[in-house]
Amino acid sequence: MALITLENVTKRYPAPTRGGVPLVAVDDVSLEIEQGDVYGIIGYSGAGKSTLVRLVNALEPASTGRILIDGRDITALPERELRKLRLGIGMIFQQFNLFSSRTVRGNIAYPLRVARRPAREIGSRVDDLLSFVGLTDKADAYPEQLSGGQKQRVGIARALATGPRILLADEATSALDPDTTQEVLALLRRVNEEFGVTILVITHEMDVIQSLATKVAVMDRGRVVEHGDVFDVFSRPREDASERFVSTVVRGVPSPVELAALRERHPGRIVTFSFRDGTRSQASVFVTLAESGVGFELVYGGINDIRGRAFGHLTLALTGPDASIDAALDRIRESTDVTEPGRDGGA
Ligand SMILES: Nc1ncnc2c1ncn2[C@@H]1O[C@H](COP(=O)(O)OP(=O)(O)OP(=O)(O)O)[C@@H](O)[C@H]1O
Repeated sequence: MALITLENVTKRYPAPTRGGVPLVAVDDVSLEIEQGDVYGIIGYSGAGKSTLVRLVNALEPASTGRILIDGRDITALPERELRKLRLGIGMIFQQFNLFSSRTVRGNIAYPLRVARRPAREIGSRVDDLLSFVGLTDKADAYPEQLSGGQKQRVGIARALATGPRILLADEATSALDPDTTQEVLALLRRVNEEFGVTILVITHEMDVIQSLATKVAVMDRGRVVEHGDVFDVFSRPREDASERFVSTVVRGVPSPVELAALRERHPGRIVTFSFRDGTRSQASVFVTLAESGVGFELVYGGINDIRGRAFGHLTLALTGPDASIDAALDRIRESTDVTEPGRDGGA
């Protein structure tokens, strides 16, 4: 059984003007998030990601559909039960949302005080969390004395204080520079691996998904247009919205404009070879070309790695007699995707 299940969940907001149409922020979304997943939800601003998180956290009710946590329908729970449920769900935010008047220790202790845990337990729990996030020496500092990355580490420690099974991260690294982003992502990976916490990562940054998530759902105008294993979505996006995101981190197939520029600079035929693990290796493509007497030069593309699984597109300029190139491409096509724009009906 999935830890979090969304069944045909829709969230409508009243029309902004009288007589207008209601705004559908989340539109008939169905998803299953398994225990231990790091599940990314990606989409441009306004796609409905934050609304989805508020529904999972039961901060707002869904208009229709069901949300099950551990098989229990949370859309039907009374407020008192919802408060209990939220103790099992931690949350971190883009702007950290720390209490500026409390020290680091005070911020981390806050949810434990609200949950009325004994003082001694609070003290040792906070010490453990400070050590886990590497901020023991900052225990008595105030948020304004911390860097952005340190603030988010306090946010993570605070979110973990009550021992939640689920952590919701809403644009948690969007306010951080690239190095600090990587530090925070590494910490989130440890939260998942060492504590087994299931993490839902909301972001508009594809590289966050690439380095942290195992599964991803792509949202566009309230709908989930594609979801699945990160490797599958990255290496073979099926929808336009997914493709646009993937192209922000993966240098794939040249656009028509790039292709025209490549043709100007390079003699010969421009051909793209697409690799995915399990398909023929790059080396054998190069060997086949060389054996066929075809000259080649790498002019565009690259190979990407997602947790040890490689995929990518290499565009080569091939020179030599057409018959030799055709014979080589026929052999390569038996095991590798080959596209030759202009000859394959492409651009
Ligand atoms: N409380 C609300 N009342 C009315 N409309 C809302 C409310 N919250 C969100 N919306 C609308 O719902 C749509 C989805 O917003 P949401 O914030 O979930 O998107 P998002 O993908 O998280 O975008 P961002 O990354 O900019 O936060 C938007 O059109 C937004 O204006």
